[in-house]
Amino acid sequence: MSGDTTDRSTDDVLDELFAVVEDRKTNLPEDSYTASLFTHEKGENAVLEKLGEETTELVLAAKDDDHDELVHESADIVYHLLVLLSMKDVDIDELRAELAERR
Ligand SMILES: N=c1c2ncn([C@@H]3O[C@H](COP(=O)(O)OP(=O)(O)OP(=O)(O)O)[C@@H](O)[C@H]3O)c2ncn1[C@@H]1O[C@H](COP(=O)(O)O)[C@@H](O)[C@H]1O
Repeated sequence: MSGDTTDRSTDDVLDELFAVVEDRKTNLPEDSYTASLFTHEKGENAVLEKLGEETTELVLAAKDDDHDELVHESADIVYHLLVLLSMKDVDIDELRAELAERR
């Protein structure tokens, strides 16, 4: 890890990102890519297509054993997944609870 992420847990980062996504959904700033996904003419298909593309890129990165690309594509997927969850009114705590139940 590097930079200012060293003193923040992964959980904090995800919570903060989800809070930003929820804020963009409510306030829809014009210059925000996240907001543009909520208002896209394709509706939820815009984020679903993005998740499909990113997943293909993730698979290719894994097949190529490209460590850095794998991390990059994973982050893209997590971000777009959080947008999808917000779009469908699923709270990140529901995801957390689902994962915790599997332990
Ligand atoms: N985590 C992200 C994030 N990940 C990806 N993206 C955007 O998603 C878009 C598509 O991503 P891609 O990786 O597919 O980019 P691409 O240009 O198609 O290129 P490829 O890598 O696919 O070849 C790009 O415009 C990225 O900037 C993101 N946009 C925003 N965030 C977070 O959302 C917050 C709010 O940002 P705004 O959307 O600007 O309000 C930011 O502070 C970030 O924390």
